[in-house]
Amino acid sequence: MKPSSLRPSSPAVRLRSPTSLTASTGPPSPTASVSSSTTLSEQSTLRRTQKRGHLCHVAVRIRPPSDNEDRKPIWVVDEQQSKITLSEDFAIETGRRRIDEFHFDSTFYGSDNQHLYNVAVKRAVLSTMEGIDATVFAYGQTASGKTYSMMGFEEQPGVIPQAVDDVFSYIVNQPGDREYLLRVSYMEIYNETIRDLLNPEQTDLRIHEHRTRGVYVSPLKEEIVTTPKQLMKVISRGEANRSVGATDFNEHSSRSHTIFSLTVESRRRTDTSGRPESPALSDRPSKKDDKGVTVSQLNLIDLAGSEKATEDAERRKEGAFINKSLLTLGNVISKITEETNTHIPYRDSKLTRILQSSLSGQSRIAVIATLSPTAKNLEESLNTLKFASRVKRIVPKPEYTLILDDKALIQKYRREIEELKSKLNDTNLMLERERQMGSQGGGLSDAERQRYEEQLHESLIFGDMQARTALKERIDHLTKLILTSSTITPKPLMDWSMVDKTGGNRSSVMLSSGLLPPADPVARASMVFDPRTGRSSRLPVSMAPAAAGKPGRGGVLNRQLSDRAFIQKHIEEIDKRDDRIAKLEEFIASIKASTKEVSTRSKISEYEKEHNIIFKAEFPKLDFAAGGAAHGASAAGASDVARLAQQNRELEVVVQEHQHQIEMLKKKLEEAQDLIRFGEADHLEMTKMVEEQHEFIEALKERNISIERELKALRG
Ligand SMILES: Nc1ncnc2c1ncn2[C@@H]1O[C@H](COP(=O)(O)OP(=O)(O)OP(=O)(O)O)[C@@H](O)[C@H]1O
Repeated sequence: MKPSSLRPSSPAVRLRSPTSLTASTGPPSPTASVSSSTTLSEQSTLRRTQKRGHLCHVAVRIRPPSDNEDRKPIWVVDEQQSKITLSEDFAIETGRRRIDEFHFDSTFYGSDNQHLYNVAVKRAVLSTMEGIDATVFAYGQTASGKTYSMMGFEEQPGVIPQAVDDVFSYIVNQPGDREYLLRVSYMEIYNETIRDLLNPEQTDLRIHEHRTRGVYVSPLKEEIVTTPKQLMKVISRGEANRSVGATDFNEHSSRSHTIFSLTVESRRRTDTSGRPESPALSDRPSKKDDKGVTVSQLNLIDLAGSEKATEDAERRKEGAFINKSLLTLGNVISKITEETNTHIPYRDSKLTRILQSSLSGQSRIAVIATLSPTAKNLEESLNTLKFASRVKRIVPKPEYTLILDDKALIQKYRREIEELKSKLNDTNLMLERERQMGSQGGGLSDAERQRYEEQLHESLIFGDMQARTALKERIDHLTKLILTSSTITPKPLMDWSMVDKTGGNRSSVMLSSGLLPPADPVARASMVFDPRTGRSSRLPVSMAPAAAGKPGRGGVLNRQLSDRAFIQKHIEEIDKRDDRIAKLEEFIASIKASTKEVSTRSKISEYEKEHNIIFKAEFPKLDFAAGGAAHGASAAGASDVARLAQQNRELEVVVQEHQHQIEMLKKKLEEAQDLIRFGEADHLEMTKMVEEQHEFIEALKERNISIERELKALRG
C-alpha cells in the first residue's frame, strides 16, 4: 500500500481532528493541561495569547546585565501589557525624537525559565502531543541568552528540558486508550554544512523533499526514547558534539544552528482485529483516526547569534555564514508575510530550506527573541525586535498528519509484536505436543523411547526453548518502546514543587545532576561530557581548558574526540564479534542439519576447508586432518564406527556448549550495544564485559583441548 498522509485543507485556526469533523471528540485541550505550577498571571497571559498569538506566539526576553556591563537599563519591560519601550532617559540622552514601543504576545525580563516556558512555549509543546507540528526557536544576537533560554542550566532548566518533562507527563496523564512512540534526532548547521549530532561520523547529510513527507534531512540518526532521563542523555550526547567556540562577546558561543526534533507517533490502542483493546477503553466515540497513526513533530531550535565582524579569521568565516543564513531567514519571513504572492527564497540557506514546512504555515510557532540589555547593542536589539514583529505576522495553518499504512514505526512494531505473539503461541503448542508424545511413548521400544527423549530434551534445551526465549525477549523489547500512561512512571526531571516551598524562588529547582551544565561560568567551563556515561562531569578548573579543547580565539571545539574513538573502537570490536558469531551459528546450524551419525565429522572437515580462519580460531587444537582420515577409515570396521560415533557424540556436546556460550555472548554484546547506544556505558563496565567475553572464549578453547585429549585417548 502506498503511504498516505491525510492533510485536510482546514482553516488555519479551526483545528480539527483529521478523523473527526467535530473538535469535541479530540484529546483534552492544552489549556486544560496547564500545570498546577502555572501562576495566575501566566494563566491570564495564556488566555490572552489564545486570542492574539494563538498559533504563533512571539515572546521577547531581555536578559539581566552581566557583571561587566552597564547596569543602567535602556529598555522598559512591561510584562503585563506584553510591551517593550526604550527608556525615556535613554531616548533623551541619545537625542532620539521618538520613543520606540513594541508589542508582542509576551515580554520578559530576568532569569526565570519556567515562567518563560509556561507562557510562551508550553502550548506549542502540548500541541505536538495532540498531533500538530510545532516549531520553537530562539533568535537574537550573540550572547543575548538564546542557549540560556533553550537549554538553561542545572538551576534554571530551559525550554528543552521542560518540554521533555511535559511530553512524558502528557502521556502519563492520558486515560490509557492511546499509545505513543517517541523518536528524536539532533542536527546542527555549521558553515552551511549539516552535521548529525547523534552520529557525527556521518558526513553527507542532504536535504530532500517528498510529496507527503515534505522537506527532510537524510541520512539522519533517530533514536527511540522511553524516559525523560534517557531523552536528556541523548540531548547531552548531541550537545557534546555541537560546534561551540569563544568569541569576543561570549566565552561559550554557539557557532551553529541546532535543530532538535522529537517525532511523536500515537494511535488508539486496538487488538489485532482493530477492535478496542478492552470495553472500558471503548467508551469514547469511535474516531476515524482509530485506523491510523497520528504523526507530529516538535522542533526545538537554538539559532547561532548574529554578530559584528571580528578579527579572528575562523570566527569571521563562521560569522559570515551565520549572518547570511539569518538574513535569509529574515527575508523568507518578510516574503511569507507579504500580501503579494512572491517567490520565497527558502533554498537560499540550509536553515530556511529545513524550516520550509514550519515557516510556510504547517506548524505552530513559538519564537523567543532575546535581547542584550546594554546601550552598545541597541542596533542589534532593534533589528531583533523588527524580526520578531515580522514573525508575529505569520499565520500558521497547521494540520494533523495521519498515516494509514505501516510507514509509522509504532504500527510496524505493533504488527511485529502480534506476529511474534502468534509465533510464540505456535512454539508453545509444539512444545506441549512434543512433551505429550514423549510421555505417551507412541508405541516405541524402551531404547527408542530413551533415544527419542534424549533428542527431545536436546531440542527443548537448544532449539524450541531458545526460539521461545528469543521471541519473548523481542516481544518485551518492542513492547517497552511503545508508551502508554500505565507503562511509564511519572518520574519528572525537575521537581517544581520546590518552587512553592521556597516562595517562588525557582533557582532551587532540582534537576538530576549531570544532565545540564551548572550556571556558574567557571564550573561550566570545567564541564566535560562523557559519552560513555551520558553525563557531564566537572574536572578540576586547572584542567578544564585543555579537557574542553578551549580554542582561544581559534578553532571549533569538537569535544571528546578520544571518547568517541573509544566507543567507535568498541563498536568495531562488537561488529567483528557479530560476524564471527554469525559464521559460527551458520556452522552450528549446518552440523545440526546433518545426520547425527559419523558424517558430522566430514561436515566439520568441509566447513574447515570453507571457513579456515574462523574454524581454526575457534577449534585451534582439534586435529581435523586426522578426523578426515578417521572418517575415511570409518568403513574399515565396526569398532572404528563405534569409536567415531562416540567421538561424534562428544563433538555434539562441544557444539551444544558453544551454542550456549555464543547465545550468552550475543546477549552480552547486545546489552553492550544498547548501553553504548543510550550512552549509559561506563568505562569500567565495558572493560569488565570485554574481559568476560575473553574468559568465555578461553573457556571454549580449554573445552576444545580437553575434548581433543579425550578423542586422542579414544583413538588409542
Ligand atoms: N535570562 C538570563 N539570565 C541570566 N543570565 C543569562 C540570561 N540569558 C543569558 N544569560 C547569560 O549570558 C551569557 C550568554 O548567554 P547565552 O550563551 O545563552 O547567549 P546566546 O545568545 O546563546 O549566545 P551565542 O549566540 O553566542 O551562542 C551566558 O553566560 C548566560 O548564562
